[in-house]
Amino acid sequence: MPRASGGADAVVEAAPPVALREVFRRFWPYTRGGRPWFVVILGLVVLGPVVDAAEVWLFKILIDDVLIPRDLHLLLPIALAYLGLTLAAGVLDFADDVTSTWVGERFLLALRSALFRHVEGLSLGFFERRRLGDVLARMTGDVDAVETFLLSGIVNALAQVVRLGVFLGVLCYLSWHLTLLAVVIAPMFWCTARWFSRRVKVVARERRRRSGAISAITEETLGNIALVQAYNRQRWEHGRFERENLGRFRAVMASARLGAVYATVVELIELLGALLVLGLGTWELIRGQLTLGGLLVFLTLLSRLYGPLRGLSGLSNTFSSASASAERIIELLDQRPQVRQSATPRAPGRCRGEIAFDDVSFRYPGATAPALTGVSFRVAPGETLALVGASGAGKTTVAKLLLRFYDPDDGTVRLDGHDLRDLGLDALRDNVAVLLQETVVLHGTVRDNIVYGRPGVGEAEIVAAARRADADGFISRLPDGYDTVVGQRGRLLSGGQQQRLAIARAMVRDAPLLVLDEPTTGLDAQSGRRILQPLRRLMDGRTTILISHDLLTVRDATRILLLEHGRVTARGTHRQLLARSAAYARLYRPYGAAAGPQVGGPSS
Ligand SMILES: Nc1ncnc2c1ncn2[C@@H]1O[C@H](COP(=O)(O)OP(=O)(O)OP(=O)(O)O)[C@@H](O)[C@H]1O
Repeated sequence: MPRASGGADAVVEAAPPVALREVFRRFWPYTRGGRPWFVVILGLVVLGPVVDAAEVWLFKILIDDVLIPRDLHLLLPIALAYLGLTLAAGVLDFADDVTSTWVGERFLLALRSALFRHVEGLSLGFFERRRLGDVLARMTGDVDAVETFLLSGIVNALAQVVRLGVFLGVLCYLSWHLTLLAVVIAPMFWCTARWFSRRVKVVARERRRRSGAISAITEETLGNIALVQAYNRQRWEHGRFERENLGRFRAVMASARLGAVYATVVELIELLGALLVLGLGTWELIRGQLTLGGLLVFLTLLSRLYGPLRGLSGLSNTFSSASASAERIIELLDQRPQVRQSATPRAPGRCRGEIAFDDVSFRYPGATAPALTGVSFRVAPGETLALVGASGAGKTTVAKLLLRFYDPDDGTVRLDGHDLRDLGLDALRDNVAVLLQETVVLHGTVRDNIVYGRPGVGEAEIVAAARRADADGFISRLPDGYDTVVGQRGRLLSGGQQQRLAIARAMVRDAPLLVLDEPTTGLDAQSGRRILQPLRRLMDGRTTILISHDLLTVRDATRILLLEHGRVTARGTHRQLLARSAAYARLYRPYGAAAGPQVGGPSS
């Protein structure tokens, strides 16, 4: 049998176990929309077995009053009654199917939406540590599996209990001591089910964990397919995939074996019960205490009684297997954003754009060394502050703190004098436009990509922004202009075109604060120069934090801050720094102290 949880080298860790009662408590609120329908389902659940029992009773009448006395006058009414009951059963089945599906799907609708909203609101730190593929698997496969809890779970349990009650009642009416004999085997059902459900849970957990790992590896490999193919890592990636795939296969097989053995054991127990009843029933028939029709009906009802009995015991297997998925979802739901909104967040509207870092220190969760130590600076509205320094010096971390992807461990980040922790996250981010190191172009049309900056913006503004971003030219040459679909991550555009599209998006956002993280990285010198003009237009009148290695952009800054190992070691204008800071001069010396406008800087 597969092991329950992945070791330290597992692609995806197993979620912590959760008690069954806790699982119900956590998921019950998502049934809110469908709860009134539980009454309807309950009604259908009661009527179903009544119709069933009536059908079996008709069978008794057929044997005792038609077949044995060879009297045909009751045949027609019995046939009509059969027809009516079959129709009634059909209608009940239909109503039951539709209502149950509706309630189940409503539950899934609510849970999936809530989970999406929750995960979307988690801090960047969560996504930097988690494997995206596994999160996807939880939001799709695991959510589906957990529905079993509430529908196949509660409704099924109810249906089985009602069935059991109805059939037991009829059986007792026919012969109470035969019934007593028939149910002595019930505890055997429970014990078997308990034994199996524990094992089912172990394999179900393993199966879900492996499914998460398969999604994770697929997402990572296909998302980086150019790298994988360029470095000929297909075989290695396939090996990794195959290990998880095989792990899942073994878990599924273990689960199938358990299921098959369980079914056989249950059948044996049923047979034991039926044989006991048959023995005693035949004796009662001989003594004239039971009619032949009565005995046959008793045996038929008995086989139907064992159905719910088996169903009820088997439910623990269903629950165990679904709870493996539930645990993975609960683990996601229990993640709290590291960045918390204040209880009474301020929403100051459009800010002037004054930024202040006061003695800010920060260490990434789990990291050994701090990323920033005692960083202080001020940027007045409309100014541009350039952050320079070697790779890993902490420049991007400054931008992440400003966007409040993380909160500082010490010190304060302020916007217009407000501590960022007092502002609503929406209010803060509404004031910022970002251009990231890795340009993000979404799958969709050119227009969709620009409008993403400010939903609802008019056509004239879109075109104006594209013009100012120098993007209008290439957009109009695209086959469908603004309606051209640019492919996932903008793969159908060149790096420079993607960057100009991103500038247009930042233009329509029209935010007073701008964060530019290496806007010219990845572009050749010519493409880099081409976006300088649009960048300057974008920066005009906005407070800008510019992270760059590119001297061309850095020289535009009002002030430059040199970061080394998370500390500010020098500050001033380009000329002042060249004169004052050996480290700054070293950064740009290879390109000449008086670097001309054609010069690009060192790359990270
Ligand atoms: N999510 C993270 N978790 C842990 N450590 C991190 C994380 N992100 C960055 N770091 C570490 O923090 C330090 C500062 O990183 P940062 O990204 O701010 O550097 P940078 O100056 O922007 O570098 P580059 O110029 O290469 O982009 C580095 O030592 C880096 O390894």
